[in-house]
Amino acid sequence: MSAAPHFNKIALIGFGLIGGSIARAAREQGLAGEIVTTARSARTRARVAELGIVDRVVETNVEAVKDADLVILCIPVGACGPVAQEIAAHLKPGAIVSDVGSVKGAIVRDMAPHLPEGVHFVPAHPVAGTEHSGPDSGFAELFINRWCILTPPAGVDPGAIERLRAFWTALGARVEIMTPDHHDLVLAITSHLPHLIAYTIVGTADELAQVTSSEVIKFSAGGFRDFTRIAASDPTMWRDVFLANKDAVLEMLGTFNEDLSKLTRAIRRNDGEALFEHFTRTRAIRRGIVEIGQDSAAPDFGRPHAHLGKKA
Ligand SMILES: NC(=O)C1=CN([C@@H]2O[C@H](COP(=O)(O)OP(=O)(O)OC[C@H]3O[C@@H](n4cnc5c(N)ncnc54)[C@H](O)[C@@H]3O)[C@@H](O)[C@H]2O)C=CC1
Ligand SMILES: O=C(O)C(=O)Cc1ccc(O)cc1
Repeated sequence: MSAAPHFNKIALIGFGLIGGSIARAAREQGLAGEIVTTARSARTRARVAELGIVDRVVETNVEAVKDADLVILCIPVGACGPVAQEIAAHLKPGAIVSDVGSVKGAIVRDMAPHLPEGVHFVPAHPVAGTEHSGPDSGFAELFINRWCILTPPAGVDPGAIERLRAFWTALGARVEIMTPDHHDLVLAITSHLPHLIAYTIVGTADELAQVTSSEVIKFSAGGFRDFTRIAASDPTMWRDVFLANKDAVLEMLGTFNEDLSKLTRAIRRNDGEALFEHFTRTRAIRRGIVEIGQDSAAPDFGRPHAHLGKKA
């Protein structure tokens, strides 16, 4: 494993769940001489300054990236293209420019054309998070034992990729490299579709509750309760994810709808055998995930997010 890297200046564009977690972890691990972040509103800047995690919080993205060796965009996917355009002329030659967006193809298409020769563009996606957002939601342990996927475009300096890999490794993550398109297909089924299903089912239950004046929320135990957590995720972030990963999500939705139809038919036909077989197969999949230690969103750190580490 490569040694922990050191950057003279890290610039974080956006200080929400992910930016705030990177700042906390990078500071704890001593990965930066200086960490500078942006926050758009005066209120958030005041709160970030009060938290005391970063060295400076500034108003403009241009000011933040000046002389930075590592620039990470920690903002909604749809904002990355315009911000890349805004900062392009102010980036230090040799700087590594990265992001944390949940979609990668659109990020590469939106950001790459703006970035000048001489900066190293290495997109990244830490596959770790919660339903919370904003400057208070981050925590240093978020990335421990979670994957971080890098999707460097062809021709990017291998040294820059290795430096970013070492950065994420130092934050506790396991790093894997893949193409943006492969990333988007895999994440469409493992992350994006589950969020869409949660948004759907919570909305459906709410409508039903209103129409029937029934106690859906009161009796929301077990499965439904888990869906409400996911469906509480940030609306701006998820709007951008579905618009940016439209093709892969629609492809996975097509397959999902076919499989849902098969289960619907099995119920209608009282086909207990088909239902039992299907549930047995999915139970084995879950048990396989648990065995290889991929079951929890984060270990139990005894903090407000501890529920994420709960074992089944
Ligand atoms: N929330 C999660 O669980 C995860 C999120 N991601 C990705 O991380 C990125 C950030 O998400 P979070 O930290 O959760 O969001 P957040 O809502 O907690 O923070 C986003 C920050 O970006 C700022 N921002 C929004 N538009 C901006 C713009 N045009 N210019 C400058 N700043 C802007 C907001 O003011 C806020 O401070 C997203 O791209 C998301 O897809 C990746 C992994 C997990
Ligand atoms: O809160 C949860 O369960 C998540 O799934 C968090 C999450 C959201 C978006 C990502 O791109 C990665 C992880």
